[in-house]
Amino acid sequence: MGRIGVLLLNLGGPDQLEDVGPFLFNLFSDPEIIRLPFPWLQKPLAWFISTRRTKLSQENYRQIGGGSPLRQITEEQAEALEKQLRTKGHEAKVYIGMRYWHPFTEEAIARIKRDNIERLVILPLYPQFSISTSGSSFRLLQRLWQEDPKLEKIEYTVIPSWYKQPSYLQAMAQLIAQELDKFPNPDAVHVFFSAHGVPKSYVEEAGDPYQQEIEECTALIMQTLDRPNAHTLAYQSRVGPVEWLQPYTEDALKELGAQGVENIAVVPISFVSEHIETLQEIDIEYREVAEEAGIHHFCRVPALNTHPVFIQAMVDLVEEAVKNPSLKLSQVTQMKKKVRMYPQERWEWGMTTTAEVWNGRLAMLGFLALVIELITGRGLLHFVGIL
Ligand SMILES: C=CC1=C(C)c2cc3[nH]c(cc4nc(cc5[nH]c(cc1n2)c(C)c5CCC(=O)O)C(CCC(=O)O)=C4C)c(C)c3C=C
Ligand SMILES: [Fe+2]
Ligand SMILES: [Fe+2]
Repeated sequence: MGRIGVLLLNLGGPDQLEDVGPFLFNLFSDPEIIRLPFPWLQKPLAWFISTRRTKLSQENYRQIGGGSPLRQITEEQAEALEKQLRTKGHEAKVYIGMRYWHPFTEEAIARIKRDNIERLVILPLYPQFSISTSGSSFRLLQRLWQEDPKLEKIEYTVIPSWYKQPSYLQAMAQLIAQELDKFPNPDAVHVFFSAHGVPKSYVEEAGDPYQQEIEECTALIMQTLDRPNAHTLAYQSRVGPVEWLQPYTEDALKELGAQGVENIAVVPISFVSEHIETLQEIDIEYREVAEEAGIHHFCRVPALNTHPVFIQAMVDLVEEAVKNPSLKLSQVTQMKKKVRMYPQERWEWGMTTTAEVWNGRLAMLGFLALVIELITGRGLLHFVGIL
């Protein structure tokens, strides 16, 4: 197969509390995270929101030991994947490209160039595609490719999403089964899938296939699990005042409690590593909500991390990608059908995408927030819950 490079894409997380502010600034500077009609407003609003959110976010990171474990886990995954690929006879090198924190995607690309990698597989560590995650990383890569003609020499292929991969489904089912079997009556435990949310407008107006892929993935995992358990899918981690995908995890937990459900196993489904939203949000915040709702036995299925069957899934994905005709970054959005990844570019030649309702709302909110803060000394975003 020759020498291959694998670029693992991930979000990144602050290594220590001092990193939280600049990490949040990078995150909110991304037009795929906050979609604004005016590019010039992006940085001031990112600065404003990140400054105001830092304290709350730091408190959450403090509760999980003062930083995100994402870098370390991703490094372990990369090491395990490289080892496994080499065991199978491939001369492979695995790189990590984070979107908002170290090691940044730009650094990974610089190393890939230095190492004279000629064949590259681009593998996002998100099983399902969203404009806000894999889409954002692909967009960045596309820009890097446009800016540097030398990158044209690299024969690359992109894996847009891989939630149907059989070994991945097996690994998820194994982890769930292990957790269920800790209960005295495993079949009576409610399997609660908690996916990371996105604003509803991403799906309904920008055509993000995320919700559909999450729903399909949940059904496939339940099919692979092959047990009679009841299950629910809900969405967590809402940020800001707009409507996100529903039902919200918090509401779904309360409803199950009201129905008399006492045993649940929560499955984080949009992400393959432990991170703040599993360790803090699910393990601490949602556990409390569940207990108050009368769900007395609450357990959480661990994230895949370096589960050997998951590493095998990645090996299979890489081998298939190398064998198949290459998929280019520009083809991904076409494949995902009507995904409107780049609304800002459209706005440059006239505000035609009127459907981006919440962008307008957010832009107005940004302005309003600045004015209100100047007058009252308290931010509007504080009142609407973004901070
Ligand atoms: C598939 C997973 C994720 C989706 C979809 C996603 C969308 C999304 N996220 C925000 C806002 C924030 N995300 C933050 C951290 C964060 N988000 C994900 C995953 C997805 N985000 C991860 C893995 C992490 C990093 C976790 C870590 O361990 O550090 C944060 C910062 C944390 C906090 O302050 O709560 C924010 C803010 C939006 C707005 C969005 C969709 C538009
Ligand atoms: Fe997020
Ligand atoms: Fe989040």
